[in-house]
Amino acid sequence: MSDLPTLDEIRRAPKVLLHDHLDGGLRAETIVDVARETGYDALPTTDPAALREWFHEAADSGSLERYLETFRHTVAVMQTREALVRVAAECAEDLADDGVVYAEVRFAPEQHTANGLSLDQVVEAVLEGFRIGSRDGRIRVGTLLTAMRHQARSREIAELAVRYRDLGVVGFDIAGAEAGYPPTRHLDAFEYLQRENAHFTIHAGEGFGLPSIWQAIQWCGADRLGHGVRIIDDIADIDGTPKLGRLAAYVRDKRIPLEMCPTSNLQTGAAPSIAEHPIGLLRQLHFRVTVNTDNRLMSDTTLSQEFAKLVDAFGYGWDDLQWFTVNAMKSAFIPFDERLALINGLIKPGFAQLKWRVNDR
Ligand SMILES: O=c1[nH]cnc2c1ncn2[C@H]1C[C@H](O)[C@@H](CO)O1
Ligand SMILES: [Zn+2]
Repeated sequence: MSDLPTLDEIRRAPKVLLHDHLDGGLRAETIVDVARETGYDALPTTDPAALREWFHEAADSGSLERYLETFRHTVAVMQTREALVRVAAECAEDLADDGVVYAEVRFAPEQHTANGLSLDQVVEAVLEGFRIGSRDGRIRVGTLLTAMRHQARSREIAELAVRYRDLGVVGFDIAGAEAGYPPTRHLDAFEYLQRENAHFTIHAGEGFGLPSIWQAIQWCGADRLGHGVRIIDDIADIDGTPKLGRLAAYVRDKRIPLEMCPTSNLQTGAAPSIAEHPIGLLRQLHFRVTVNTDNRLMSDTTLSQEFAKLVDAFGYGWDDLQWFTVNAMKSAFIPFDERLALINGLIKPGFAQLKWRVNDR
């Protein structure tokens, strides 16, 4: 009998999620409802099950650029205060149902002003939704504000993040197509955030390689890397022994968190399969790896399912899953004492109980 964690058991573990897009995790039923209510008539289908399948297939394109095209529809139904509150509340509920106890969820406010909402109104609606969805106390949600890297509004969005820092916004990010849009394009925003003692992560090393990671860390000062999978390009195999280049060594030495999203990486072509995903080697080499969902709708996944796939591919046990989880909690953007309280008060006891129960079965 195998004693590896099962999907059902993993669901009951207190998990931490640092990289999840609000506009990549809508319920298909909600998309259909809101499209009907707001007169959006460009959905590929209005049958929720078929729509769920459509997103998964369309995102399974092998290219980040084509993967991102699917967001046209989710963003289109997130243009009113009611829709934003609903989507954010359901996001918090869905994550809590999956056993996530702390999540940082991101979205790009600039994409939600097409019907006349101001950036502040957009942020307030999402914060209200997270408050509603987490009021039963099962989950705590921190919000990250994303600026789109092909646009030129990053400074404005960074200022928005600082303005709402005491009201639920815990950090900043840039996302969107990576090739052709280096992080240094937004240096002004990152320097502003550093002067404000604010936290930020940067999507880097997903659709483009080492130069993007290098810029994100050494020019922009990123606290964490979104994906960062291509750091593997700076690790050579010398007769079966991994040899780290200077950038990879820096990332590991400085304990820079990698927000890895295995299924998403298969869909965009950033990794060939779960078994060959760099997370296996990076975990062995003790990089500060975390496991994430990226876009639950597009990847048809949950955090528990991401863990279950890794258990299946790498034979991870409870200690590994706890290690990923504690890594994530240590790397969160909320204050240190609050992170520690969650690790000692919730995560460690939760995993201990599961290990104990499983040993007893
Ligand atoms: O994995 C990703 N890489 C780059 N950009 C992404 C990824 N997933 C989602 N996005 C984009 C599309 C969304 O509209 C935006 C804000 O959440 O972020
Ligand atoms: Zn992402």
